[in-house]
Amino acid sequence: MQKAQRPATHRSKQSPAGVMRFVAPVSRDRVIRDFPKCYDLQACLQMKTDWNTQAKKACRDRTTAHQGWDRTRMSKVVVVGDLNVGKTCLINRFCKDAFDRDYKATIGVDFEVERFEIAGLPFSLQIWDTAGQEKFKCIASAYYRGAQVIVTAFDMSDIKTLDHTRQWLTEALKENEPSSCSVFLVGTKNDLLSPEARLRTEIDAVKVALELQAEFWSLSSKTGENVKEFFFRVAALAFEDAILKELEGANPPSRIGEGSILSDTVDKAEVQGMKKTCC
Ligand SMILES: Nc1nc2c(ncn2[C@@H]2O[C@H](COP(=O)(O)OP(=O)(O)OP(=O)(O)O)[C@@H](O)[C@H]2O)c(=O)[nH]1
Ligand SMILES: [Mg+2]
Repeated sequence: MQKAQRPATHRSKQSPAGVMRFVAPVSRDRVIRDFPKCYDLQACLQMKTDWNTQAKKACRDRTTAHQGWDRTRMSKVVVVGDLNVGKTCLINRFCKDAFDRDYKATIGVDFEVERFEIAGLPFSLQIWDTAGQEKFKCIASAYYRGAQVIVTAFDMSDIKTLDHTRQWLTEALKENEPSSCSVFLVGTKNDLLSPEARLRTEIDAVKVALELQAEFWSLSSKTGENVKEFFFRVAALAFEDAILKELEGANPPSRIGEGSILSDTVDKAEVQGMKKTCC
């Protein structure tokens, strides 16, 4: 399916030599101004309703642009969970506004880069889709490292997949510094449940989320319910975290074209090569 054309905000910047260079446009429906709300106050990572004041001030302060604040920051999101829970569909609904009824197992890993403008600054999420099938775990787990966000997904119509989220999270955290990761517990396919069954499952999920210290979301990639809201929340929390870490001077987050997170093209090729070797 072809990606729908989105209206875009164009920006241009003056280089030191005075030559205008154009920054690729961010789609208007990826602009986040207000701090996005959580899904359920009983299981959320941040209760506050507005940006952190320090981060807000830093974003507003245009003079900081001279210190590299105009560069795009990027956070890595890793999506894990049992096979068939709907990880690929979730990412495709958000990034491509598409939904496929047929199941096509992810082989190893894949990723998408989604660009945002948050509080006036550019920001990107590198969203890694991993395979739930056991035989591809060796490939997928090699890509868990360096995640700022871990999304553990389960199928709301298959309750055993909720139990398995503990194990998925443990494995993803083994490759990361637990204190530097934000964790989300996402219940997919809520369209398949009656209102009563949905409520029961959400109550169970909130308990697990509290245990995992995760923020809980209930959504459907088929209807699109809460998908955009969820990713906006992920982007906003990751962005704020990146800004605050930068202000503290600790672990400056990766920027596009620099450091550990490589460019889209390079990583796609690397992923393809890795898949061939392992399979
Ligand atoms: N009704 C409904 N079906 C969904 C939803 N999301 C995914 N599915 C279906 O569930 C099946 C599995 O979806 P995938 O996204 O491929 O699952 P996955 O978690 O990526 O699976 P692996 O790649 O094997 O780990 C497909 O047939 C989808 O159409 C949803 O929100 N509602
Ligand atoms: Mg998949």
